[in-house]
Amino acid sequence: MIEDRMKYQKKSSTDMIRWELRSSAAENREYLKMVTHPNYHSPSNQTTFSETMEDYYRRMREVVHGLGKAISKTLGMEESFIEKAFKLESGFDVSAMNLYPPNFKSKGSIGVPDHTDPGFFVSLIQDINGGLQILSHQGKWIDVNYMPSNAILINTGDHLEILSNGKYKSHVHRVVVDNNNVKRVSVATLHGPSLDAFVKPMPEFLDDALPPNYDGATYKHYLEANGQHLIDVQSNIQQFRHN
Ligand SMILES: O=C(O)CCC(=O)C(=O)O
Ligand SMILES: [Fe+2]
Repeated sequence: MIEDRMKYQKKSSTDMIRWELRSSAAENREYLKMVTHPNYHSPSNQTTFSETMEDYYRRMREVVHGLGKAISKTLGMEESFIEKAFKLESGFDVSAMNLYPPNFKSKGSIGVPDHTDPGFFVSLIQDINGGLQILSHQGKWIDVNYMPSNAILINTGDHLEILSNGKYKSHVHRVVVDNNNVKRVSVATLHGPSLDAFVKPMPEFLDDALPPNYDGATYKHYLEANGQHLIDVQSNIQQFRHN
């Protein structure tokens, strides 16, 4: 029932659960965002949902630690490099459950406009293929339209870009609803550093020819720049990037 969801509509800056309905030419989706780590928050009236999803988010924490090790190695660093830099043990995770209307019910062709996401990485699952697009190095939109049904898509976030001084890039992506005849559901979880972790380009990625390309900030400060709330988990990378 929509009334059950509407009670989580925008209220205060301390909200750990947030529901919104966006229906305009610029954005067509309904979403529920909730903080899932270090403390798990879920709608109190949905028992089955909570158990299944809590299990999913718990298992995803194993992926967070595993990718922390693996990506540290790809950067030529020791295994615990990212774990320590982001204080992953108390990493701030926010999950967005998105519901996109079929094209004939939307107000335009855009589900979510182009953006990057803050944090270490985003994990994404979906019920049907169709809609997610990633911007390539050449500036072309690539359809993510061949994901097996049990796959999890990993998209790198702003803070891996900042930490590695741009070696890793935070990928620009968007959702289009053009070709969808049926609604689409996705769960995008933004796995972030700890709110008090101060993230800056690490000295290992700097030299005389390569000065820091980003200003450092705590994750909390980064998320709240431009007056946003933590639960909105909006990218503010333009404000922290030097060029
Ligand atoms: O639904 C999708 O495929 C992506 C959603 C997304 O980019 C987001 O919630 O940040
Ligand atoms: Fe996103």
